[in-house]
Amino acid sequence: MAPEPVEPTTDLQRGENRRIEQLCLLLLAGLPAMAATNLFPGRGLVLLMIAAGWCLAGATWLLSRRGRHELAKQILLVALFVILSLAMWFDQGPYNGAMLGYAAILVMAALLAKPRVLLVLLVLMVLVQGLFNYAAVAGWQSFDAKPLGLRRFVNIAVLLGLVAATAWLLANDLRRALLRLDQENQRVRQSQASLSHLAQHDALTGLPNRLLLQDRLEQALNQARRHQCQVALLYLDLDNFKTVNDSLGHAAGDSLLEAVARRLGEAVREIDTVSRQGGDEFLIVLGDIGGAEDAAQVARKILASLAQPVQVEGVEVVTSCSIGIALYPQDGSSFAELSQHADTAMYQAKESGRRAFRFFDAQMNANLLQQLQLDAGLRTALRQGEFILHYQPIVELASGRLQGAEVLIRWQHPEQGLISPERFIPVAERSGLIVEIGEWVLGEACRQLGAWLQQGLPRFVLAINLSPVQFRRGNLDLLVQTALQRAHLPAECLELELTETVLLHDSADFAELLERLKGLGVRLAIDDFGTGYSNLAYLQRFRVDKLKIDRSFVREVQDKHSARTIVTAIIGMAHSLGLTTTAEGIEDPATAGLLAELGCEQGQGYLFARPLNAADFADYARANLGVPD
Ligand SMILES: Nc1nc2c(ncn2[C@@H]2O[C@@H]3COP(=O)(O)O[C@H]4[C@@H](O)[C@H](n5cnc6c(=O)[nH]c(N)nc65)O[C@@H]4COP(=O)(O)O[C@H]3[C@H]2O)c(=O)[nH]1
Repeated sequence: MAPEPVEPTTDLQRGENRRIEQLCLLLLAGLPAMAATNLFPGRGLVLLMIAAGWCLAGATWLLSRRGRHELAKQILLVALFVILSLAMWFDQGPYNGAMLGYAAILVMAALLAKPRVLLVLLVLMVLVQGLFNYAAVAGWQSFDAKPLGLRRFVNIAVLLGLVAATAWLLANDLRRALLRLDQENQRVRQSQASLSHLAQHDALTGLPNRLLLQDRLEQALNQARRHQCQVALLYLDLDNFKTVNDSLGHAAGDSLLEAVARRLGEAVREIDTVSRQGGDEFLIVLGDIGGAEDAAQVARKILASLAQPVQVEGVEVVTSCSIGIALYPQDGSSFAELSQHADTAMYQAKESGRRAFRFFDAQMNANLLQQLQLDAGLRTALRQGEFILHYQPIVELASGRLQGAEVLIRWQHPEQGLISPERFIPVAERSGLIVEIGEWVLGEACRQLGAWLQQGLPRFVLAINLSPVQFRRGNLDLLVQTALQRAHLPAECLELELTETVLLHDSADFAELLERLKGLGVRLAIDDFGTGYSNLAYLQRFRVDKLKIDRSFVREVQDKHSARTIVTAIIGMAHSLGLTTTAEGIEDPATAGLLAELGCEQGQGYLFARPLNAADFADYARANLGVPD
């Protein structure tokens, strides 16, 4: 069975196949013209060969139409060669005009057929010509050129026409293929250029990305090494990007980033590189600078430029950023070192209150390392039970009678001894571990109070410090409820101390959480009152029970008029809102007396007792409340 014709797959192949058919048609038209010039006696053989050629051209055309292109090509080329060779053998040999056809066959084979077909045809042609010469020398056949005349002219003209048409068609194909190739090349070059742009630039802002920046920084460093100058790497992070993104949406966030990118570009020189690292972080390379002051000047310029309001989706947004700066050579000599140090400095700028810039110094690294070690240590401490609770009595100022205790955590470190919460709570807040630590504090404090009640101590209130991070989890009410249930305690035994900043999270979720906590029956107190925003609106909005007057005011209440005015105002305000007050950090009887006079109900401080461990606190409570051992 004949194999299924194979469909052409490429434009080039399709073009070649069309040419084969066109060549067949040319032969079908040209050969009758040649036959016409041979219509006289004695030309029977020539006419026969022309007729054979014509039939073959027709058959080849049919084959090609049916999809057998390769076979058609080979038959056409070989048949033409055979016909022309026979024509020459019987008529004039190499003097026959058919010799021109050889050239045409070779051109066709070179352009249309496989290389081996071209080679075979060439070898055959040489052999045939050799044979003619041998035949002439050996006397087998004599080849004489016929006199010139009209017939010869027509034959030559037809042959030349065929050769020219073939060459023209094929050369045209070649030209078109070259043109297409050129266009294709241009397209490839363009897509390569846009691919490499994409690979090196940020899609949103069009700024160089980290990869390109790294390259530029390395170039700047090489130049600085040659010219003995400095390079600065600035790490910039927007301060309020998340707020804009969350409140105005991602499109607004994107517009803000684009506007920031434009302003950063305007704030630096042409030779500097501004890049976006992703999110709201940008890196800037300042090459060839004289020293730190040059970098500081650029940082100031950037801070001032970003302080100008930006129009985002029709809303005026004011943004700011924190910048960390690392310098070559003093802070590092590679991208990795400089970017890490600039990042560390940026965090220091953020810690210092944002909208600021900081230069890296080695101490920052030491602090960072210490914090990382502390963070790892805290996890171990939680696993191995190294935390303990101390309890500081809270007394009624008028009578000195114990009313409750503030629960204060300590870390009983196996090597470093007792570590203050002021050292590790901020680290735990940053890492999020405060959530687990806070849960442990709640459970342990309730367990301890339950144990004291069982030992015969009268019921009193435990005040527990809560971190803002714990509120963000949203399940605080469940944790409180579980801790109370496990220790069989009524909710009135617990007072939760929040900071003012917690209350500024004025979201619906937060308000619901506070309501659920109030619903349980626990009391809410505001710790360190007076140091934060002291906004009366939130005191009314959230049902708070108590204000704890910060010890910075208590310390100065006797000597400083301003402190006394503030304390008086806080107490007055609390009373008018139906809240009670506790003064923190009372260290002497005179202060305690004055605070009682001003109307403060409760006090806590070294005057009454330092924070005590569980056993010492139980002794203190028994003595204070007159409970026998
Ligand atoms: N100079 C002076 N200081 C006094 C006096 N009376 C009490 N203090 C100290 O004042 C701090 C009162 O705790 P705070 O303001 O809530 O401040 C606490 C609180 O914010 C935080 N903290 C302590 N325990 C926890 C906890 O379990 N969870 C959370 N989230 N934070 C805690 O650590 C802070 C520091 O705790 P402490 O080092 O125990 O420091 C305690 C206490 O030892 C006094 O008369 N004079």
